[in-house]
Amino acid sequence: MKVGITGGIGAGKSAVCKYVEVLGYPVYYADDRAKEIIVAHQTVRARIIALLGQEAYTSEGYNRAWVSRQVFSSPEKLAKLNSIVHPAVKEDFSLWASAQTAPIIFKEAAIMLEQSAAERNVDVVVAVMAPRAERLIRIQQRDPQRSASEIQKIIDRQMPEAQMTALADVIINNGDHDALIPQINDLIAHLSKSVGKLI
Ligand SMILES: CC(C)(COP(=O)(O)OP(=O)(O)OC[C@H]1O[C@@H](n2cnc3c(N)ncnc32)[C@H](O)[C@@H]1O)[C@@H](O)C(=O)NCCC(=O)NCCS
Ligand SMILES: Nc1ncnc2c1ncn2[C@@H]1O[C@H](COP(=O)(O)OP(=O)(O)OP(=O)(O)O)[C@@H](O)[C@H]1O
Repeated sequence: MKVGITGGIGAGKSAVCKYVEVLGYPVYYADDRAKEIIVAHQTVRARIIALLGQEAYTSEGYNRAWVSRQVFSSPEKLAKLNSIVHPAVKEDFSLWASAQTAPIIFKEAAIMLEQSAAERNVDVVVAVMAPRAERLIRIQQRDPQRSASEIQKIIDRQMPEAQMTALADVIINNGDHDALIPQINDLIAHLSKSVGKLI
């Protein structure tokens, strides 16, 4: 069974996935793999340069901070970047998934509910949610280089929480007072029942 973990910036996708890994389940980190693909995949690289210009890459590799400013201030450019990167990530995930033997595997990605079922290629989508104010504080602590207004801009470019709640199969609440680990344990118990075995 393939389980997608999604959510907005700072909601706690990685926190959930790190715990799932501790339990022994394989996790595919789409955002991280996307950044490797952006550097290594020649066609992807050429198309990003055609879209954004040479500044998208430096001698050190992907010029993420610069690309971030371009795409998070332009919904059109963000959509085009996604249309270049996501088909390559989809292919990469399919290859990775077909090599796994665990009964339940996970895929972490910021963009998932926006995609068609075929594009996302998972059986269940879990959305990790936390209040905006809490996410803002967590990201300011984790990424001190980002200003509050930059973080706000990213949040505004991501799917609204109400839409996420309506579209996801399962919600994990990672707010201040919610216990994350029992919710993940419950999720695994529930999924294990569906696939009929534990790892
Ligand atoms: C958009 C980029 C330049 C932003 O880089 P930056 O260093 O500022 O931020 P970081 O990567 O830490 O992401 C910040 C937040 O935005 C989310 N995010 C990442 N890519 C996207 C995207 N294409 N659309 C919306 N949100 C995104 C992340 O999950 C995180 O919540 C970078 O993430 C990127 O190149 N993304 C393209 C790859 C991609 O589409 N990943 C998403 C899932 S496959
Ligand atoms: N319940 C929690 N209480 C306190 N801090 C938390 C909690 N959950 C996550 N954090 C912290 O908040 C920050 C953001 O969490 P995390 O990186 O898991 O979010 P994310 O959804 O993966 O974010 P991004 O989309 O930016 O990758 C991290 O520094 C993490 O350690």
